[in-house]
Amino acid sequence: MPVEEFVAGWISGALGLVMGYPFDTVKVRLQTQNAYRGIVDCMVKIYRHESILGFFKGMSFPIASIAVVNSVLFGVYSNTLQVLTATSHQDRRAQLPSYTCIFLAGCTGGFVQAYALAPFDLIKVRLQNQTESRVRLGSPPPRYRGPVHCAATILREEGPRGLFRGSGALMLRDTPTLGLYFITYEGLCYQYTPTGQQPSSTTVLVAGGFAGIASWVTATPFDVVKARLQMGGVQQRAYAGMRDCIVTSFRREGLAVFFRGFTINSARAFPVNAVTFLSYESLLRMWG
Ligand SMILES: CN(C)C(=N)NCCC[C@H](N)C(=O)O
Repeated sequence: MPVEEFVAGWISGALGLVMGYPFDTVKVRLQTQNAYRGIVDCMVKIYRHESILGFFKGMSFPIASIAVVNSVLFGVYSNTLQVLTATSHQDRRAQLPSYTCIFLAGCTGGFVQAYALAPFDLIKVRLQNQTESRVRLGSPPPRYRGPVHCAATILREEGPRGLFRGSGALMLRDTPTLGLYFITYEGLCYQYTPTGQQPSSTTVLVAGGFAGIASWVTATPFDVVKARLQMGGVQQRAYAGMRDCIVTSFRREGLAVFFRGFTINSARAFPVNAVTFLSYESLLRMWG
């Protein structure tokens, strides 16, 4: 089993995460709170009320957990493809495996990753949604004092299953969209690389960026449902389940609710995934 692909997945994921985190915070707020009129209003309010630190709330935990999450995604994807096609990462550059195999391997990576990601993502979303200012004296203390306190509080108040709130929606978000993610990436690299050569850095950047956009554009509806289920019972009413969340959100806010955060999700997706794939490919090349 090629271990380098797990390590490269971890490092590249961490670089992408730091880069896209402020956009991710704005997206989560837009999807779960009705206090903002749009992206700019949300950014201005976060900055005014919570300072620049407000954009980075809850980031330490995802940085630590990205080691597990991204290495699972890239490792499972690559190893599944190896099983399906009996080729290594290098062989696959010379001859692109079928799109069906790439899609299946991407879906498998997405499915496994969703369950590794679920508790970390829940804690991230809960911390990102805390609007209390850390810098202003006298402002009310936040419900969660940090990631460990957040995890312990959820365990105590909601039980171990509480840590997996929204994991069904997360799985539905990530399974097909990660199939699409890898098809877009591999397809564009293959298309714009002369036969027998490695894709150039520009090709990797552009293919990674478009893979991010394609996957996040399609992931947004379940991303909204997931975030709302994760916040259920904390800032808004608790939903009875995924169906209840979809029906209630639709009745109250119309179809547009499932596209909340769409613009910022897509804008964030390009640079984050361009950097993720460029560092992933560069590390694998460096390790030969
Ligand atoms: C649509 N989905 C769920 C994805 N494309 N997931 C892969 C994650 C890539 C990167 N860390 C990011 O946050 O964009």
